[in-house]
Amino acid sequence: MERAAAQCVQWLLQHKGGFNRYTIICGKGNNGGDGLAIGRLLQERGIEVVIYILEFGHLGSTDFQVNLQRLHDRHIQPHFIQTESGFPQLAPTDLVIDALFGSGLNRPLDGLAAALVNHLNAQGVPIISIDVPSGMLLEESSAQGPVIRAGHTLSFQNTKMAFLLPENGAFTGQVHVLDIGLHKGFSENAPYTLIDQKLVGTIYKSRSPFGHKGNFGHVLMVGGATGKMGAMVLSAKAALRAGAGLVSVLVPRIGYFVVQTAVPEAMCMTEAGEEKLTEFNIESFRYEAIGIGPGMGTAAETQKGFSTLLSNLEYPVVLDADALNCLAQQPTLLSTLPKGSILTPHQKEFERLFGICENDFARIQLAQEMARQYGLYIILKGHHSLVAAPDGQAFFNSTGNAGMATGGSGDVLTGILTSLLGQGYTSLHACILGVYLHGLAGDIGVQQLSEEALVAGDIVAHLGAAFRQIRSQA
Ligand SMILES: NC(=O)C1=CN([C@@H]2O[C@H](COP(=O)(O)OP(=O)(O)OC[C@H]3O[C@@H](n4cnc5c(N)ncnc54)[C@H](OP(=O)(O)O)[C@@H]3O)[C@@H](O)[C@H]2O)[C@@H](O)CC1
Ligand SMILES: [K+]
Repeated sequence: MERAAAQCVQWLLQHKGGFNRYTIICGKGNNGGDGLAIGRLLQERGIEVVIYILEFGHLGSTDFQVNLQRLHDRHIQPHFIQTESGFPQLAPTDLVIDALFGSGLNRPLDGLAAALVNHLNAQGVPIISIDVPSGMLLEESSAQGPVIRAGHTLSFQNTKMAFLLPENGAFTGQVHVLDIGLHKGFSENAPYTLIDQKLVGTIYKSRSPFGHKGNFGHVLMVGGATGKMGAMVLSAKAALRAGAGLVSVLVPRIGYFVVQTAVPEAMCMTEAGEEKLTEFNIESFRYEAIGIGPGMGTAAETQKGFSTLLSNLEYPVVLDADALNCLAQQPTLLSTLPKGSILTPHQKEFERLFGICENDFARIQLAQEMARQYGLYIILKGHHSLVAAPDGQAFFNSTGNAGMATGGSGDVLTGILTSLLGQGYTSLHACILGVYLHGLAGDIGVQQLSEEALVAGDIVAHLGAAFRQIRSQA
C-alpha cells in the first residue's frame, strides 16, 4: 500500500502539482487506506491536504486503521462524514482525490455514499480516482448507482477489463496503470486475457527466407456493390499488406476497372451481376482463405447467392459487414457456417444478429455464448475489441484509438484477418494477431496524423511499421 501511495504521489506531483489544496475523500477499506497514505505523503512534502472519511458503519480494514493511526501520529485530523451536512465544500482551485471505494465495491452505491458521489460530481472540480472511480463495479454494469466522473484514474496491479468498455469510458477519464511491481496484464485468475505484445510475440511467425508467393496463401475477398467498391479496395489492399502471397477479388461487373486500377497487385474476377453480386460462383478449393461482406449490400438476389455459397464452403471463412447483415436476415444460416469461421460485427451488427443487450457486460456474455453455441470466433469490434472463442476463452485487445472510428476501418480488418488465415494462422491466432496489428497500425498512424485526420487507408499504410514493431519485440 505504501508503494502504491508513493507512486500516486509521484504521479500527482508530476502531473497535477499546481493546486493550492488536495481534498482526499476516503472510504474505510483498503482504497480509503491508500487515500490516507497519499494524504500523509503529500503533507510530508509541505502540501496542504484536507482529508474526509465517509462513515458507513465499519471499523475499517486493517490497512485503513494502520494508516489512520499514522495520521494521528502526525497530528493530521480527518473530517468524518456522517450526514450530508458534512460533505466538503470545494473551491474551483481544489483538486479532489477519490479514494472512497476501489476494487472491493460489491454492490451499487446507495444512501449517503451515493449522495456523496453525486455531490462531488456536481462540484465541477477535477477529480483523480485512486485505482477505480468510486461506484464502478468491475464485473457487472454500474448503471444502477452513481459513479465518480474522474479526469484521470490511477490504477494499480493490472488492467481492469471494466475500463475497456465504452459504457465506463466517461467515468475513468484517462487511465494510468502505475507500476507497483505487480503483473501488468489482467490478474492471473481473470476470465479474460489481454492481447498485448507479449502474447502476440508468441503467435507471430516470421517468414522463411526460402518462401515464395505460393507459401503465403492465395486469398479471395468477396463483396462490393454500386457506390461501395471502395470497401473492396481497402480490404484487398489490407490483405496484401498483411502478407498474403496472392489476393483475388470477386466483385460485380461494375467494380472491375475500379479494383484493377486501385489495386493492381490483386487479381480481379467479376460475375453475372452488373451492380451487385448474385451468383458467387467461387471455386473455393483455389484459395486458402475467403473473406466475404465489405460493401456487398443485402439485395434479395445477393442474399440468395450468399446462402448458396455458405452451404458449399468447407473451411473457415471471415464474414463482415453485409455478410453479417445477410446472416441476420436468415439466422438459420448461422448453424451452417464452417466451424472456426470468424465473424467481425460492430455493436449494431452484433445486435442485428443476436439481439439487443442492456449493457456492455451483457453483450460480452452473449458474444461468448454465441461463439460457443455456433463454434465460431466472434470479434466484437470497439475501442478495445473482444475476441470470443468457441472454447470459452475471451481476449481484449490493447491497441487501437478513437481515430479508427472511421469508415472503412472494418474493411481493413477483414482483409487482415483473411490474409492471416491464408498464411496458415489458426482462426484463434488470426483473430488475436489481426486485431492487435490493426490497432497498432492505427496507433502508429495517429502519431503522425492525429485522431481526426486518420482514415482507413492510413491503417493499411502503417501495417508495415506495425509488423516491424511486433517482429522487433517478438
Ligand atoms: N494488490 C492489491 O490488491 C492492492 C490493493 N490496493 C487497494 O485496495 C483496494 C481494495 O481494497 P478493499 O478490498 O479493502 O476494498 P475497497 O474498494 O476499499 O472497499 C471495501 C469496503 O467497501 C465496503 N463496500 C463495498 N460495497 C459497498 C457499497 N456499495 N456501499 C458501501 N460500502 C461498500 C466494503 O464493506 P462490506 O459492506 O462489503 O463488508 C468494504 O468495507 C484497491 O482498490 C486499491 O485501492 C492498493 O493498496 C495496492 C495493492
Ligand atoms: K476510488
